[in-house]
Amino acid sequence: MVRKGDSTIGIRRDVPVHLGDRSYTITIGAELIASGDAADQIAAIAKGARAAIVTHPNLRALYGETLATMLSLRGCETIFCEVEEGETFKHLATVERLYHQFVEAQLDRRCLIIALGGGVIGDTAGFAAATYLRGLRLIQIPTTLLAQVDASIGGKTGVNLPQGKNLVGAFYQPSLVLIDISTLKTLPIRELRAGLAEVLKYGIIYDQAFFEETYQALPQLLSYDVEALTKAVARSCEIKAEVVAQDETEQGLRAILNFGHTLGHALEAATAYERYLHGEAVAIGMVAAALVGEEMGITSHETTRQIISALQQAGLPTRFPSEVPLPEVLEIMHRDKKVINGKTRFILARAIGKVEIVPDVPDAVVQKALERHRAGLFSP
Ligand SMILES: NC(=O)c1ccc[n+]([C@@H]2O[C@H](COP(=O)([O-])OP(=O)(O)OC[C@H]3O[C@@H](n4cnc5c(N)ncnc54)[C@H](O)[C@@H]3O)[C@@H](O)[C@H]2O)c1
Ligand SMILES: O=C(O)C(=O)C[C@@H](O)[C@H](O)[C@H](O)COP(=O)(O)O
Ligand SMILES: [Zn+2]
Repeated sequence: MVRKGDSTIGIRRDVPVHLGDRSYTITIGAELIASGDAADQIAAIAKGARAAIVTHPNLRALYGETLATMLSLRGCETIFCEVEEGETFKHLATVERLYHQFVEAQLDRRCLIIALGGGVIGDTAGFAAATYLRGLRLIQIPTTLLAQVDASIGGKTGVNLPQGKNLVGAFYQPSLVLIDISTLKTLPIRELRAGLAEVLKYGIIYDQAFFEETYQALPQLLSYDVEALTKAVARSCEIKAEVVAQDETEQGLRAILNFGHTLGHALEAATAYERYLHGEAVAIGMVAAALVGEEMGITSHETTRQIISALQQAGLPTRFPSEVPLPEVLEIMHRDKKVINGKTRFILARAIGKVEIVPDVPDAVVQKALERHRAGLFSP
């Protein structure tokens, strides 16, 4: 649904996520926080209860204080729970620190948790919300492109272990997702590019026309054009909402959202979550998936070429890092959540816009594709 506000508020888009009694709305628009629109929606569900805003100091100063003031004006009192930023802090110690802050603030079961930040904060605060007192209501206010198009939607919450990404977690749907496109104006360009990896992923797995549109719009997207960003975020949210509504807990279809993640997650873990941003690792992983698809006779060389070309135009890495040992990566891939009976299911591209879940890709095929990837034998 498109709602037109006044000139300062601009176009608002509401995307529903249909999940029975766990349904919720994703609201997308510019200046949602500063206009008070986000606070209106939160206050309407808080009904006088307090809210804990989980964020880190920079985002607190940039957006959190305004949000807290707007909420206070609407009768919703807030406390801040600060966490450190970055993937290396997406672990159980951070969740435990949050629990202690929740106890200290005497949060009760009516209180809300507001995750204000990127996917790391969304996943970590989301997991804390899912588990503290066996579940407090959660509101996602994502402030990176990646979290706006992906991490804030669909209810996957959790943290990493040294052995692998997101190995501890819960499916726990938010009550609201509020996407303020204006927060992207302060996002560093490397983070914006990382978000584009997941945007391009949606085109590859689900919507060829969206892939083409995104490719054409890359110059505007990389210039932080609000209209282009709003369009890309809205279509990404629609696709994720459609997939999640059909398969909330990843019994089948939802695994397509994991395109590029089998290698991507392994690379993140193999480099101690320090070298790559999630979106960068997924970009390299999508090339790996295309090469595995080629070995399986599912993906054409032309499809691989299109994927690599779009990722490179977005300024994303596509090469397998030569210094990361292949055996280690293969071992971590065997711990992927898509492994069943020792077999890694792969998401492979039949064409741009159409992927398949392939349950029985032999290890030797994966190894061959990754050796080719590592040797750089895949130039478009
Ligand atoms: N739950 C899911 O479905 C899902 C989906 C995709 C990714 N993820 C997870 O999301 C995480 C990656 O999230 P991310 O890419 O948002 O990274 P992130 O959360 O680490 O944020 C990136 C950086 O940008 C900063 N930042 C955030 N918003 C900002 C803003 N508006 N202005 C300036 N700086 C800002 C953060 O402080 C951080 O340093 C990974 O852990 C990944 O596994 C989860
Ligand atoms: O929402 C999903 O489902 C996804 O797979 C989206 C991914 O982009 C995301 O990185 C997710 O966190 C991966 O989940 P995991 O179950 O593979 O850890
Ligand atoms: Zn991802």
